[in-house]
Amino acid sequence: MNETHKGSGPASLAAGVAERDGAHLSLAGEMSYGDYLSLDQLLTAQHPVSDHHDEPLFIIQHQTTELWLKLILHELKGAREAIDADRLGQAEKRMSRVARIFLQLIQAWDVLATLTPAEYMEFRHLLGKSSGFQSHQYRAVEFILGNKNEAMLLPHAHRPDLHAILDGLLREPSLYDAVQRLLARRGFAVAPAHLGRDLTKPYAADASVEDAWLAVYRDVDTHWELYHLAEKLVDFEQAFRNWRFAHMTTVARIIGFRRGTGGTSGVNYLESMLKVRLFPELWDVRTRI
Ligand code: HEM
Ligand SMILES: N[C@@H](CC(=O)c1ccccc1NC=O)C(=O)O
Repeated sequence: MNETHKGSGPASLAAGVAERDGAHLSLAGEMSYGDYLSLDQLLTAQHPVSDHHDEPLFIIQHQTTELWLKLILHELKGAREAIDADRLGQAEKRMSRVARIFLQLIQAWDVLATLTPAEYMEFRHLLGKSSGFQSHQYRAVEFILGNKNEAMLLPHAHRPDLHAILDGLLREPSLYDAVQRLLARRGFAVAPAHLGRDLTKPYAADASVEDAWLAVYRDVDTHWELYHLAEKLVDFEQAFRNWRFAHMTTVARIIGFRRGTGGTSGVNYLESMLKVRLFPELWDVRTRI
């Protein structure tokens, strides 16, 4: 037994049990937990600009959200790919995962809400012009969902690598465009002009798409797969919108109605973003079902 495991107490007892149970205790030359997860990089990537006790909370809250946004992007691209390939079950599974991630991120705002205005104001001035407004992953999520806005590329002009990624997504069909192409493949009369519209512009609701959804909802037995997919999209949009709402209320609680460090009006800007509807026809059609 290793020297450190000798003695009494809970630590030595646990080590003894693990050893008897066959735990690998010597990992020289092997891939360990920390190696696999690149923990050296991950756990040394927190660089507070103050020595305020609460700044690590602020940093880790953002970093964990960015990690989840990375997975969200991966899943949304996977869902779009699955729709293009008519693998709707797989697309729905991926959309469900993304909706669950957002439900978890909504809970996470409660952790940040333990940061009081008095605490935040002690280091807010050190954040300069930096703001979540410049989150390229958040913008990528919006673009892949169809909420395109070319102006949102401007904050990334000084980073050609990120600019190119966002510019690519701006020009590509969104996940909802993929759904409309699917509707057309399944025989619904989606207007050709709508299918051929300028993909770089914000999505605008179209009557032919709403009519297609109406046909799906009026005969769910015939269109079971599309009906199921539509409900997954609505689940997802509701979770995403609730995340944005929780951001807005958390921000109001912490900074009141100050301007944002990103230069916007702050809470008023975030409130106006709540009006964004990603899949508008799926909401409008509900009045007619
Ligand atoms: C004390 C905590 C927070 C405050 C006071 C705050 C405040 C704000 C404000 C005022 C804006 C508007 C843009 C601006 O002018 O700055 C904004 C945008 C944004 N924030 Fe936060 N935020 C906080 C935490 C977070 C966290 C934890 C995230 C997660 C990554 C986040 C992500 C974003 C995103 C993505 C936007 C852009 C939203 C859009 O353009 O629709 N924020 N935030
Ligand atoms: N926009 C925030 C600052 C902020 O929250 C922030 C600053 C740096 C990095 C991420 C941030 N989070 C979200 O905007 C503010 O106006 O206080």
